Amino acid sequence: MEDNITKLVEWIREQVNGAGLKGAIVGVSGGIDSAVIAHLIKRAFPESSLGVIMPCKSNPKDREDALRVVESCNIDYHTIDLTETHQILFSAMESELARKKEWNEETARLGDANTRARLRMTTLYAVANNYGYMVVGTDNAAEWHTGYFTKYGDGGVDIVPLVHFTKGEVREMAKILGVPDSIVSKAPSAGLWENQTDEIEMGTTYDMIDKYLKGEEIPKKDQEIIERMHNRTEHKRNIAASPPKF
Ligand SMILES: Nc1ncnc2c1ncn2[C@@H]1O[C@H](COP(=O)(O)OP(=O)(O)OC[C@H]2O[C@@H]([n+]3cccc(C(=O)O)c3)[C@H](O)[C@@H]2O)[C@@H](O)[C@H]1O
Ligand SMILES: Nc1ncnc2c1ncn2[C@@H]1O[C@H](COP(=O)(O)OP(=O)(O)OP(=O)(O)O)[C@@H](O)[C@H]1O
Ligand SMILES: [Mg+2]
Repeated sequence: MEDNITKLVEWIREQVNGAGLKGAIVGVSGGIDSAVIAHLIKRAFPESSLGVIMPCKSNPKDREDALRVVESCNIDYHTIDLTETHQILFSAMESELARKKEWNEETARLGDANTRARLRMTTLYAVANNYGYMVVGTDNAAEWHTGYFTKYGDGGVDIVPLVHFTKGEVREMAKILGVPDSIVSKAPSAGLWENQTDEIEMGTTYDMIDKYLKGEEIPKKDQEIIERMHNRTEHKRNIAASPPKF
């Protein structure tokens, strides 16, 4: 894994330099994937890397975790609260659709959640533009394969360094990089609604997806969920550049 970390840091440096940009930026949620990317970009660009913490109706605990992450790698950071922006945008949309009796309460939660991810993307690109930095994505192999991300939200990035690494490998990498244990061991969550965890929403676990990706046998029910998610989300991939498989 040490070797993979070195290769990834080098790959990120090449991508940024090759694009004629000055450094790299990532949204830091307090979760493990963005923690690993924050550490990697800090290694690649010690003087020109940036984390952005963007609460959006988020649990305050996430912000504390995000601060732990930026401290653990000593990366520069900004905090930009998007709660009010989201409220204004979403309620304008809701009131117009409701006025025409076309507001769909059942799909609203996902629309609300995806809007948070897209506001974060918009913010990251605006900040990246200010510094001349590249926007680095955090998707791992399990999320990439299942399409478990918001198109043009957290999926709207310039490079996706972790797409060949399973969630288990990301955990291994995190420990080596010095990501705090509390971040490594907490349940993966998109933080898109209260008490959301990825595994409850997906109906399968990262361990199952990791096994599937490694070609190991898993229960038929889990296999069906993974294959259904994969097939439905083909349109979300092939957007961002990815590194070769090491
Ligand atoms: N076949 C097709 N060809 C081209 N485009 C197609 C399409 N099918 C849908 N679409 C388009 O894609 C849209 C649906 O995709 P999208 O907007 O992404 O939305 P969708 O896949 O429905 O939802 C995003 C999922 O990712 C999860 N997520 C999001 C963000 C972060 C994380 C995390 O782990 O942190 C997880 C979230 O909880 C949810 O389960 C449709 O509204 C439509 O516009
Ligand atoms: N509050 C936030 N502030 C900044 N960026 C965020 C925030 N919430 C989500 N993001 C961005 O969206 C990405 C996708 O979220 P996701 O939950 O998949 O990753 P994670 O939180 O880093 O790890 P985990 O999957 O273990 O929760 C994050 O990695 C991060 O870049
Ligand atoms: Mg998360």
